[in-house]
Amino acid sequence: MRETDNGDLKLLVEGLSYSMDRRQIIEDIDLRIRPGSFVGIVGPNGCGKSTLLKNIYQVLEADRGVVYLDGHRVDQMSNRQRAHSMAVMQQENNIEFDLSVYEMVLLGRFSHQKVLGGSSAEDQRIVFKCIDEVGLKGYEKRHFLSLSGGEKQRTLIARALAQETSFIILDEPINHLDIGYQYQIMNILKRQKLTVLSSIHDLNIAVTYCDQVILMSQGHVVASGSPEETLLPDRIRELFGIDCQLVWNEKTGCNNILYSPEMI
Ligand SMILES: Nc1ncnc2c1ncn2[C@@H]1O[C@H](COP(=O)(O)OP(=O)(O)OP(=O)(O)O)[C@@H](O)[C@H]1O
Repeated sequence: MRETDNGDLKLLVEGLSYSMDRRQIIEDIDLRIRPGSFVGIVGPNGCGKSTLLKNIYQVLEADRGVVYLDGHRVDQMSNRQRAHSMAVMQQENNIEFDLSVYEMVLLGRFSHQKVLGGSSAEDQRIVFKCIDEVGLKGYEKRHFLSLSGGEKQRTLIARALAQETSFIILDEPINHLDIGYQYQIMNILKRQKLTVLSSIHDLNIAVTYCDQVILMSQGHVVASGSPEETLLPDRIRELFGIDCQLVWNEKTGCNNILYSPEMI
């Protein structure tokens, strides 16, 4: 039974607010995300992107507001139901136990395994496929803690993909990756035909991959729409304090943002 009438939306966020130490971090956030869309959350450092995502995947408990996924309240799902419906790739800088790359990615299969059944041949096939997909074939036995920042990040992306959900949340998925892998990982995510909600710092990545951009400033959504509607030079100057122009890139069929910082 649906719990909201907006069954045609993948994700619906209504009136989400969160404060910490009496400081309002995000306030009255509404989001409407269609199935299969690639959505980027963009905004200056500290504007609340991670906090919003954490409230959506329920690692933080909102003061007010409701999050619906496929019409169902996310806060009323069991951990297993949630793991079946959304994969989350967050920044993990404090992992203390040292698993291999294979074991890390296998964790993504947890919600598919029987309670005492262990991993199946199908789980193993999917784990190898996802490791291959992020360019880490041959790294299966390497210890996670011995990997470079970019290799760790790709392992975490493989783990999220191995969950095989139709919705994936990524918190700065490419901040450690070199330029080649940044675009490669974005291509991989785009190919999956999932609904993707990701914080993104690189505006050119947002322009190239996003169907919808959510612009945030000081804990509020200030614009939401296509990259052409949202990532305009005036707004970029207002939010990030940098001049820029849009230059058409014939090869990708979208604009590139060309920055003109004040040179000292
Ligand atoms: N545990 C915490 N204690 C106190 N303040 C916090 C905590 N976590 C986040 N904040 C504050 O909340 C605000 C929003 O942080 P958040 O990490 O959501 O921003 P962000 O947009 O993801 O930033 P960035 O682009 O720098 O990653 C910031 O001012 C931050 O300092």
